Amino acid sequence: MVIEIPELLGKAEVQAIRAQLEAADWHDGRGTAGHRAISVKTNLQLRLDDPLAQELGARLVQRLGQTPLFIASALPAKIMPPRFNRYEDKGAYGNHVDNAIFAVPGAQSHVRTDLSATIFLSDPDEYDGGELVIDDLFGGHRVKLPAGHMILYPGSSLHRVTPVTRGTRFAAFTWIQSFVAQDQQRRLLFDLDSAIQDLTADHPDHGGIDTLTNVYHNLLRQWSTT
Ligand SMILES: O=C(O)CCC(=O)C(=O)O
Ligand SMILES: [Fe+2]
Repeated sequence: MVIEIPELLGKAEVQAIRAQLEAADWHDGRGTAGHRAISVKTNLQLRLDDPLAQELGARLVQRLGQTPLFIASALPAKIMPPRFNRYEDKGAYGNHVDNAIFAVPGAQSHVRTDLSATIFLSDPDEYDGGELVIDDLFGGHRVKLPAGHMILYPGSSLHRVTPVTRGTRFAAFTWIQSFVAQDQQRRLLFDLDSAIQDLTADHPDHGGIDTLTNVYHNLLRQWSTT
Protein backbone atom coordinates (compact mmCIF):
# COMPACT_ATOMS: atom_id res chain seq x y z
CA MET A 1 0.00 0.00 0.00
CA VAL A 2 1.25 3.48 -0.89
CA ILE A 3 -0.24 6.09 1.39
CA GLU A 4 0.16 9.84 1.63
CA ILE A 5 0.33 11.47 5.07
CA PRO A 6 -0.53 15.13 4.39
CA GLU A 7 0.83 18.02 6.46
CA LEU A 8 3.11 16.07 8.75
CA LEU A 9 4.84 19.46 9.12
CA GLY A 10 3.25 22.90 8.86
CA LYS A 11 4.54 25.58 6.47
CA ALA A 12 6.38 27.52 9.20
CA GLU A 13 8.07 24.35 10.45
CA VAL A 14 9.19 23.46 6.95
CA GLN A 15 10.60 26.96 6.48
CA ALA A 16 12.60 26.76 9.71
CA ILE A 17 13.96 23.30 8.82
CA ARG A 18 14.85 24.47 5.32
CA ALA A 19 16.84 27.44 6.66
CA GLN A 20 18.87 25.01 8.77
CA LEU A 21 19.33 22.53 5.92
CA GLU A 22 20.44 25.18 3.45
CA ALA A 23 23.32 26.10 5.79
CA ALA A 24 24.17 22.47 6.67
CA ASP A 25 27.26 20.37 6.01
CA TRP A 26 26.40 18.15 2.99
CA HIS A 27 28.39 15.11 1.83
CA ASP A 28 28.32 12.70 -1.11
CA GLY A 29 25.35 10.37 -0.56
CA ARG A 30 27.22 7.35 -1.90
CA GLY A 31 28.70 6.89 1.57
CA THR A 32 25.48 5.22 2.73
CA ALA A 33 24.52 3.29 -0.42
CA GLY A 34 24.71 -0.50 -0.71
CA HIS A 35 27.06 -2.07 -3.29
CA ARG A 36 24.53 -2.10 -6.17
CA ALA A 37 22.86 1.20 -5.27
CA ILE A 38 26.19 3.06 -5.17
CA SER A 39 26.51 3.13 -8.97
CA VAL A 40 23.12 4.79 -9.48
CA LYS A 41 23.19 7.37 -6.67
CA THR A 42 24.22 11.01 -7.19
CA ASN A 43 22.97 13.12 -4.31
CA LEU A 44 24.13 14.75 -1.11
CA GLN A 45 23.25 13.72 2.41
CA LEU A 46 23.89 14.85 5.97
CA ARG A 47 26.23 12.53 7.86
CA LEU A 48 24.42 10.17 10.23
CA ASP A 49 26.32 11.64 13.20
CA ASP A 50 25.64 15.26 12.18
CA PRO A 51 24.05 16.89 15.28
CA LEU A 52 21.58 18.78 13.04
CA ALA A 53 20.40 15.53 11.40
CA GLN A 54 20.01 13.95 14.84
CA GLU A 55 18.06 16.91 16.24
CA LEU A 56 15.74 17.28 13.23
CA GLY A 57 15.35 13.51 12.96
CA ALA A 58 14.28 13.21 16.61
CA ARG A 59 11.66 15.91 16.03
CA LEU A 60 10.30 14.06 13.02
CA VAL A 61 10.06 10.77 14.94
CA GLN A 62 8.22 12.56 17.74
CA ARG A 63 5.79 14.06 15.22
CA LEU A 64 5.18 10.66 13.61
CA GLY A 65 4.23 9.32 17.03
CA GLN A 66 1.52 11.99 17.27
CA THR A 67 0.07 11.36 13.80
CA PRO A 68 -2.97 9.03 13.88
CA LEU A 69 -2.95 8.29 10.12
CA PHE A 70 0.69 7.21 10.34
CA ILE A 71 0.05 4.98 13.39
CA ALA A 72 -3.04 3.36 11.85
CA SER A 73 -1.42 2.68 8.47
CA ALA A 74 2.15 1.76 9.54
CA LEU A 75 1.47 0.10 12.94
CA PRO A 76 5.02 1.19 13.81
CA ALA A 77 7.17 -0.87 16.18
CA LYS A 78 10.52 0.85 15.45
CA ILE A 79 11.52 3.87 13.36
CA MET A 80 15.05 4.39 12.01
CA PRO A 81 16.54 7.81 12.85
CA PRO A 82 15.53 9.84 9.75
CA ARG A 83 18.18 10.91 7.23
CA PHE A 84 18.31 14.01 5.04
CA ASN A 85 19.11 14.30 1.34
CA ARG A 86 19.51 16.94 -1.32
CA TYR A 87 19.35 16.54 -5.10
CA GLU A 88 20.35 19.21 -7.65
CA ASP A 89 22.38 19.54 -10.91
CA LYS A 90 20.80 16.40 -12.44
CA GLY A 91 21.32 14.49 -9.19
CA ALA A 92 19.22 11.31 -9.07
CA TYR A 93 18.91 7.93 -7.43
CA GLY A 94 18.35 5.18 -10.00
CA ASN A 95 16.30 2.02 -9.49
CA HIS A 96 17.24 0.32 -6.24
CA VAL A 97 15.89 -1.62 -3.33
CA ASP A 98 16.58 -0.58 0.25
CA ASN A 99 18.37 -2.94 2.64
CA ALA A 100 15.99 -5.35 4.38
CA ILE A 101 17.54 -4.69 7.79
CA PHE A 102 19.46 -1.68 9.15
CA ALA A 103 21.53 -1.48 12.32
CA VAL A 104 20.46 1.52 14.41
CA PRO A 105 23.59 3.71 14.75
CA GLY A 106 24.93 3.75 18.30
CA ALA A 107 22.44 1.14 19.54
CA GLN A 108 22.43 -2.64 19.74
CA SER A 109 19.17 -2.86 17.79
CA HIS A 110 18.07 -3.40 14.21
CA VAL A 111 15.11 -2.21 12.14
CA ARG A 112 13.48 -4.46 9.53
CA THR A 113 12.41 -2.14 6.73
CA ASP A 114 8.76 -3.10 6.32
CA LEU A 115 7.98 0.45 5.14
CA SER A 116 10.00 3.21 3.53
CA ALA A 117 9.07 6.89 3.91
CA THR A 118 10.01 10.18 2.26
CA ILE A 119 9.07 13.51 3.83
CA PHE A 120 9.22 16.18 1.14
CA LEU A 121 10.93 19.40 2.29
CA SER A 122 10.77 21.31 -1.03
CA ASP A 123 7.61 22.38 -2.82
CA PRO A 124 7.02 20.91 -6.31
CA ASP A 125 7.40 24.31 -8.01
CA GLU A 126 10.91 24.73 -6.58
CA TYR A 127 12.43 22.02 -8.79
CA ASP A 128 11.90 20.05 -12.00
CA GLY A 129 12.21 16.26 -11.97
CA GLY A 130 12.93 14.71 -8.59
CA GLU A 131 9.88 12.44 -8.67
CA LEU A 132 9.95 9.40 -6.42
CA VAL A 133 8.85 6.53 -8.65
CA ILE A 134 7.70 3.44 -6.75
CA ASP A 135 7.02 0.10 -8.46
CA ASP A 136 4.56 -2.02 -6.56
CA LEU A 137 2.23 -4.88 -7.48
CA PHE A 138 -0.22 -2.42 -9.03
CA GLY A 139 2.28 -0.64 -11.27
CA GLY A 140 4.34 2.53 -10.93
CA HIS A 141 3.46 5.47 -8.68
CA ARG A 142 5.08 8.84 -9.47
CA VAL A 143 5.18 10.89 -6.29
CA LYS A 144 6.00 14.58 -5.86
CA LEU A 145 4.27 16.09 -2.85
CA PRO A 146 4.05 19.55 -1.26
CA ALA A 147 6.69 20.35 1.36
CA GLY A 148 5.73 18.89 4.74
CA HIS A 149 3.85 15.90 3.27
CA MET A 150 5.04 12.31 3.60
CA ILE A 151 4.71 9.23 1.42
CA LEU A 152 4.77 5.74 2.96
CA TYR A 153 5.40 2.71 0.74
CA PRO A 154 6.34 -0.95 1.14
CA GLY A 155 10.04 -1.42 1.83
CA SER A 156 9.91 -4.32 -0.63
CA SER A 157 9.34 -2.00 -3.63
CA LEU A 158 11.91 -1.11 -6.25
CA HIS A 159 12.04 2.67 -6.43
CA ARG A 160 14.02 5.59 -7.84
CA VAL A 161 14.30 9.38 -7.79
CA THR A 162 14.35 10.94 -11.26
CA PRO A 163 17.07 13.54 -12.07
CA VAL A 164 16.52 17.04 -10.67
CA THR A 165 17.05 19.27 -13.71
CA ARG A 166 16.21 22.65 -12.10
CA GLY A 167 16.38 23.88 -8.52
CA THR A 168 16.99 21.77 -5.42
CA ARG A 169 14.97 18.97 -3.85
CA PHE A 170 15.40 18.54 -0.07
CA ALA A 171 13.83 15.58 1.72
CA ALA A 172 13.99 13.48 4.86
CA PHE A 173 13.64 9.72 4.60
CA THR A 174 13.41 6.82 6.97
CA TRP A 175 12.32 3.20 7.41
CA ILE A 176 9.80 1.64 9.74
CA GLN A 177 9.54 -1.82 11.26
CA SER A 178 5.86 -2.56 11.67
CA PHE A 179 4.19 -4.81 14.20
CA VAL A 180 2.69 -6.45 11.07
CA ALA A 181 5.41 -7.37 8.58
CA GLN A 182 3.15 -8.20 5.62
CA ASP A 183 1.90 -5.26 3.57
CA GLN A 184 -1.39 -6.96 2.62
CA GLN A 185 -2.22 -7.72 6.25
CA ARG A 186 -1.46 -4.12 7.24
CA ARG A 187 -3.78 -2.97 4.44
CA LEU A 188 -6.64 -5.16 5.73
CA LEU A 189 -6.16 -3.87 9.27
CA PHE A 190 -6.03 -0.27 8.05
CA ASP A 191 -9.25 -0.67 6.03
CA LEU A 192 -10.99 -2.34 8.98
CA ASP A 193 -9.79 0.36 11.37
CA SER A 194 -10.94 3.15 9.01
CA ALA A 195 -14.38 1.51 8.66
CA ILE A 196 -14.69 1.21 12.46
CA GLN A 197 -13.81 4.90 12.85
CA ASP A 198 -16.43 5.89 10.23
CA LEU A 199 -19.11 3.69 11.79
CA THR A 200 -18.33 5.03 15.26
CA ALA A 201 -18.73 8.59 14.02
CA ASP A 202 -22.10 7.88 12.35
CA HIS A 203 -23.62 5.21 14.63
CA PRO A 204 -21.78 5.41 17.97
CA ASP A 205 -24.23 3.05 19.77
CA HIS A 206 -24.25 0.26 17.21
CA GLY A 207 -23.29 -3.03 18.91
CA GLY A 208 -21.60 -4.28 15.73
CA ILE A 209 -18.75 -1.85 16.44
CA ASP A 210 -17.68 -3.95 19.45
CA THR A 211 -17.59 -7.11 17.33
CA LEU A 212 -15.57 -5.41 14.59
CA THR A 213 -13.18 -3.92 17.16
CA ASN A 214 -12.73 -7.38 18.65
CA VAL A 215 -11.97 -8.79 15.19
CA TYR A 216 -9.43 -5.98 14.62
CA HIS A 217 -7.54 -6.73 17.81
CA ASN A 218 -7.67 -10.49 17.33
CA LEU A 219 -6.22 -10.16 13.81
CA LEU A 220 -3.53 -7.80 15.11
CA ARG A 221 -2.68 -10.33 17.83
CA GLN A 222 -2.43 -13.14 15.25
CA TRP A 223 -0.39 -11.19 12.70
CA SER A 224 1.95 -9.14 14.87
CA THR A 225 5.55 -10.34 14.86
CA THR A 226 6.57 -8.68 18.12
O1 LIG B 1 14.73 10.83 -1.74
C1 LIG B 1 13.83 10.00 -1.74
O2 LIG B 1 12.64 10.29 -1.92
C2 LIG B 1 14.13 8.52 -1.56
C3 LIG B 1 15.55 8.23 -1.21
C4 LIG B 1 15.85 6.78 -1.27
O3 LIG B 1 15.19 6.00 -1.92
C5 LIG B 1 16.96 6.23 -0.47
O4 LIG B 1 17.80 7.01 0.02
O5 LIG B 1 17.04 4.99 -0.34
FE1 LIG C 1 15.61 3.99 -1.36
